Amino acid sequence: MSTAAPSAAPIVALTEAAKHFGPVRALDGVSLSISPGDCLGLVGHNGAGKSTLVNVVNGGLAPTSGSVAFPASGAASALAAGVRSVFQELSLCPNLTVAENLRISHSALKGMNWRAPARAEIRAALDQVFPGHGIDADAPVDTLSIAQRQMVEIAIGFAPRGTEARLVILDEPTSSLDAGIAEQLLSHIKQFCARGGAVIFISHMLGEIFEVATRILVMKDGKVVAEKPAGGFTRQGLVDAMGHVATEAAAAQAARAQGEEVLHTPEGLRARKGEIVGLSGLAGHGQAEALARLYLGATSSWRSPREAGMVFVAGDRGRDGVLPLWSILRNASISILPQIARRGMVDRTREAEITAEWKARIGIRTDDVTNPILSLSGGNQQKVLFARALASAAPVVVMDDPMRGVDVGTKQDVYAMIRAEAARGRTFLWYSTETEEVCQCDRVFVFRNGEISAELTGDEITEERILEASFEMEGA
Ligand SMILES: Nc1ncnc2c1ncn2[C@@H]1O[C@H](COP(=O)(O)OP(=O)(O)OP(=O)(O)O)[C@@H](O)[C@H]1O
Repeated sequence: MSTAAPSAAPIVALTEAAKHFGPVRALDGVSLSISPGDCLGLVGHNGAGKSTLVNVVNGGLAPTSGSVAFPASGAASALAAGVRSVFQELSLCPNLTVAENLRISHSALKGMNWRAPARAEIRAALDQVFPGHGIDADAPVDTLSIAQRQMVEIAIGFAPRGTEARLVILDEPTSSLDAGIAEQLLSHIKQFCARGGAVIFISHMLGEIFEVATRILVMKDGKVVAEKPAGGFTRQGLVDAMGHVATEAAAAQAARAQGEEVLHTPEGLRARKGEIVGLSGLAGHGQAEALARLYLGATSSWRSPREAGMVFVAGDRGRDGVLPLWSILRNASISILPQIARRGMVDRTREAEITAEWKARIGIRTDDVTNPILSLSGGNQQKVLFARALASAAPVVVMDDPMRGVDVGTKQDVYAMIRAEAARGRTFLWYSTETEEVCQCDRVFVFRNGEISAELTGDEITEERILEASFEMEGA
């Protein structure tokens, strides 16, 4: 697939690179080289060390031992060697426009007249990666949907910015994109690598890894446990190498007894007790806003009862979920404080017991829950948000694309947990950009242009029907 010469010097070469955070061996002696034309698929469970590896490659972290070199360019730094990173935690400045965000990472744009070239460059990059994107270069970033923000970050990663991108590292790049936009990105990556660029592609979506990667590297506990050309792995082999026992998503729609209607919004969303209700459609068509309206409407009264009737699992954890200055324990337990308080005093022993129970149930990888939440990997932070919601007694759980960054094994565990909780009478409203997840639901509302374009139940919930409803109003 590559047109690059096979003998080309590696863009980056790691030799026995290690990174320790106190006693945690986040990276434990990894040797690796990436050459022009390579698309390296990087997989591993949450906390396996993938983000640490890429931060060592891009110069964000200095290795505790071992070395990082850039033989192809002879450059001393990752930046000078043309290494670019698109992070899992979206890192744009929300109060600046799309073009202004490009300017921040484009030091060659100097002087008074930088705006016009900045606009032109980000437009060209967006057009190249996501044809038909519809994003205005002058739009403030906080007016964009999470999918659009992810698209802008990716486009900035590939934009020339005065030099040439030689290696682009994409950490969970499609986690907020719907299937059509994700496909545009995968096709761009293939073209970029065919022209002699290289990509490190981190994803928990194994289908994408198989579609785009020329080589796959599996990490576990800070080490590389398997590395082969992509064709050398089967899906099951990959899951096994990561150290998961794959459980089938079968019986996803096992019959659940459903009770009375517990909510019915003016726009037509409705759900019964014990029902798992999906919100689907192309990203950015009003699903997240519908959930936010529902949640804020149910929880914003100043006379709100002691026990919350509804809890929320954020997908944009940096903006809507994680309390960054607090510990893992406090982040998880905040939803159960009313349950465990006596005469206004929190029972700290009970708080620690409940948090420990959820840490074990949902597999939060930490030795000490009093550590800061930001010491956890992205996927493990997401698990804390699940624990926060599921540990509460709220009968309705609202989830805004909540599986971003969660590894394949844990996803199956969380699906099972959601089904078990629904069987006990809890109601779930679940917006997801992944069809596999939407197909776990009992009833699905498909959104198009901010409105419900279809309501599907039982056997009607198929990828074809969802796509049909996502597009059908276009031709009208
Ligand atoms: N700044 C830090 N301080 C302490 N521990 C850290 C820090 N950064 C990472 N770690 C730990 O290093 C380990 C590897 O984390 P890393 O973020 O590299 O995992 P990951 O494979 O990228 O996970 P995910 O799929 O969830 O993003 C984890 O145990 C994490 O808790």
